[in-house]
Amino acid sequence: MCARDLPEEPSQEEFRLGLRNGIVLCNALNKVQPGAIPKVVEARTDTVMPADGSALCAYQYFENLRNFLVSVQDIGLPTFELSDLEKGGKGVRVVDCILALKSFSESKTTGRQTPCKYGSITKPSTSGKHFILKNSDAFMNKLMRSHTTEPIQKVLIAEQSIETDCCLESTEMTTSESLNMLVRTLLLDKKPEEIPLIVESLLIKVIQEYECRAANQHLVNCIGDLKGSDLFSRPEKPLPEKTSTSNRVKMGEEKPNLLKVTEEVSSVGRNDDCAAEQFQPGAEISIELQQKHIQELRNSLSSVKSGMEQLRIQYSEDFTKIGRQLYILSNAASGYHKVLEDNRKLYNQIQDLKGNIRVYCRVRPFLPGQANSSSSVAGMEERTITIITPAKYGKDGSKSFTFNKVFGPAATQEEVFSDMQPLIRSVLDGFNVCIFAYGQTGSGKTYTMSGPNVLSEESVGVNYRALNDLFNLKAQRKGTINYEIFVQMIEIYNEQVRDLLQDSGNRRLEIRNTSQKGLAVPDASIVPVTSTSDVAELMNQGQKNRVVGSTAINDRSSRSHSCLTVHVQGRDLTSGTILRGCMHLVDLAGSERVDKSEVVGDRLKEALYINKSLSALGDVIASLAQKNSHVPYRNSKLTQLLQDSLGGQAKTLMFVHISPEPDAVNETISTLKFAERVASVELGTAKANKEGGEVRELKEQIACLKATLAKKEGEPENIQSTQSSPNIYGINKGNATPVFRKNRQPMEDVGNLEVRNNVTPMQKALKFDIPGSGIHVEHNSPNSVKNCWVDNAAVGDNQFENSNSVREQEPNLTTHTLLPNLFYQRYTPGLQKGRVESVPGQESDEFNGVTNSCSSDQDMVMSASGRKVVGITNGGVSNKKKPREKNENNMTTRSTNPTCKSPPQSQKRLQTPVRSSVQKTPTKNGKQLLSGTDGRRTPSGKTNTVK
Ligand SMILES: Nc1ncnc2c1ncn2[C@@H]1O[C@H](COP(=O)(O)OP(=O)(O)OP(=O)(O)O)[C@@H](O)[C@H]1O
Repeated sequence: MCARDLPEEPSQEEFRLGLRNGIVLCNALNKVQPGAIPKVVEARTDTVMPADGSALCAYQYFENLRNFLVSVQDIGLPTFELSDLEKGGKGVRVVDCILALKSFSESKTTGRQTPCKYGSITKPSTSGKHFILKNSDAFMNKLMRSHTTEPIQKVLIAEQSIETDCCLESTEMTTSESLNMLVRTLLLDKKPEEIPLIVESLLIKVIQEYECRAANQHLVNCIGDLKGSDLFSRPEKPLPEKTSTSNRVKMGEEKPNLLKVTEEVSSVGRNDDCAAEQFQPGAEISIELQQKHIQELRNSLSSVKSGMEQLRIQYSEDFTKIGRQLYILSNAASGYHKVLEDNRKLYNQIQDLKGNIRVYCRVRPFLPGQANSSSSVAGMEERTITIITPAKYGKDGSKSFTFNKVFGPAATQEEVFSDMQPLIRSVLDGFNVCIFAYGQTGSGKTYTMSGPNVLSEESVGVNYRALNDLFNLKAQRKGTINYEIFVQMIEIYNEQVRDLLQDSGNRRLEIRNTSQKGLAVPDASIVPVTSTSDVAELMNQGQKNRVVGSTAINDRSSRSHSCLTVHVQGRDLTSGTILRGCMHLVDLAGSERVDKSEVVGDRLKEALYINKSLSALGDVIASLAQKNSHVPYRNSKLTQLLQDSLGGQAKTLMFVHISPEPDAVNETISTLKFAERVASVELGTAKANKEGGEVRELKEQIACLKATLAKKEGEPENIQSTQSSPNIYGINKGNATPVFRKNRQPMEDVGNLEVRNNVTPMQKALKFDIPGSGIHVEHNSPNSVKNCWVDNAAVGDNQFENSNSVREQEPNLTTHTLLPNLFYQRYTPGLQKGRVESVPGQESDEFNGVTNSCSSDQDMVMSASGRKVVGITNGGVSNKKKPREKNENNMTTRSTNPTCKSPPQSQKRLQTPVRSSVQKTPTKNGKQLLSGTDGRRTPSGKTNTVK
């Protein structure tokens, strides 16, 4: 059959039969590409061909088609398989091929490259690149070309049958057989020397094909895996059947390798439409390996996951455990801190109970410009300081000292103050407090107490802060207690007491330890303060007046001991109780080695005085520490000043200062030794100075009586009233201007109940008549002893002062109550006139002391109305200066033994006018009355009541 034998519109079957012998195709190709198929085997005309063409010679059939396909492939057009022309074959491929041929023909005639729409093989064979065929037809055709017809036919028939076989397994079997046959046929007629070459070329082609397929397969698998991207989540695919083949390959089954490869190649070639599913042993192995790896990875991932999970559980358990432990620890820590705090409180309470002097140690930092050599301080803890010592102090080269608290060089003023705040606050509760700074010159005493030269909010010292605190508390307690605060500021310079609040304060003042409690510098200005700015102003003024000088050690060395005394009086608005507290803030002059400080002249004199007074302080401390009966307070003005704080019932705190310089280590160690000794001194429990309502009532009664008495007096000009006195100190509260008042007594001298109650039997039994007044005073009732001998002395003084007028008015008035000067002060107008105005500049040393003592009670006692009454002076009594009658030792003895306390000097001097008065004015029974004060001043302690 040829082309013209085909009907106009052939059916598919007709078309197939028309093409089956290949003649049409070959001719068409030769037309398009002349000479492409040199020899076309024509059909025999003498033979009647059956309808199905079965009679067609196999040779003709194969020859034409083979030649056609080879040529078409050479041109680069899509091919088809022989089986496609069989019944049931893929005719579409044949059509594609023909259409491609048509396109090729058109492109040739038009000269334009027409894209081939129907085929996959578009590259010209001349490109030199290896064709990746969808099937192995070309290869097979090449093989077939050189074979004898018969075997090839058989092989091809077998191939056809294989291709139609759907079952892979059976395909494998038939393919392997056919390949075996093919190979055998191929090699059958070859000479032995040609066989290796043929086999080699065969193998090369097989390998090439195999590699291509494997790569392809691998790619397809990878893409499939990536597309799935569920390596870890998708259930593992069961290995396809090919795995078994792969396994067989691995296990080296009976088939020879070459044949197996050939078989697989042909198998792959038959299944080109589903390449990803093809059986590829190399790829399979790699896939298998990869799957293994993936599996391993999965396994390790899951083990890591489970490990992580375990770790997470473990971690959360540990975390919870640690949390619990932390909670317990933090509880324990806070408990520990609480215990520490409690311990500290208890320790302080014990100290308070024992009355120990508290000692805080402060280390000064190196100063700017100082060679920052290594410090002599080896270490510091909260309460312990260790000093590197020169060899002589110990083998280990260090010595430790323990105090209530140790502050390092970095401690701020606020930190230092905060620790002593409770102490300061107790002043408002009626306690007497003394804080003093001790240490070598230049070690930072003034810095602690007042601050540096240029003050800032952070650098202000204890003094300013303490007063600020007092004012704050005062404001807080406004609704319950009404406080008044007064300030004195003095210095002891070369054993002279000077008033720092007076610009012309060169006048010598006296310290009057007239009572067990008393620190008395009565002549010093006392100034009311209502705010911290008042205090700052006063302190500035005081600092300006302070004697400072330059030494080799300190540019601005304090050459004196300074003392800021704060008096506080509070009145409980509900109960009427009076609280009196007093606080001394003392900045001592620094001890210095005169050879080191290189002082001469006045500075040397100052240094000697300073050292002498400090050594007296040391003696006092030593005596107190040893609980000696005799304590030498009177050996210096300093110890006199501190007497009540060191030996009384005050709360006392010493700041011991040390310099860090190694060359000051000797002074440092002796300072710390001294401080340790101070810390061992027990003063006894501090007591608050409270005056209850009962006492006040009694006082009011007394005042009433005095008023009655005063009313009856006919000569008001002889009596001075103090009613107008606005406050206990008789000073102008309106401003903070220092008011110099000579005759003042520190309030603790008169205000402390403890002092008053601590009177001797002799004092209690005091009885006397007021000379010339007819008034008999008996001081023997238990109630009447609440005023101490100071009060009595005052009475004595005043009774003498006013004796004439009183006597004349009420000659026979006798009272069994104490008659302190208060009475006269408050209810005898004009009494004050003649007293305070001492001659300016007059040295009224002893006498003033007497006056002060006498007037102290008047100064401090509250009147019934709540107002204070100012003490009266000795009035017209002589202000003559008298030499001291008693030596210092006697005075010291007095101070340590209240029962033997000598009366104030004034009383002795006042005896003269009293006596004369008594002599002049006999009593009714003809006996003269002597002043009851006699009893207090006799060394024997007897009461000299004259009947
Ligand atoms: N804690 C400190 N921080 C900073 N500077 C300090 C400190 N303590 C002292 N200083 C400085 O050291 C110098 C000496 O201090 P200060 O005058 O207070 O010593 P002092 O013990 O009062 O000396 P003196 O006894 O000679 O009067 C001053 O310049 C002071 O400012």
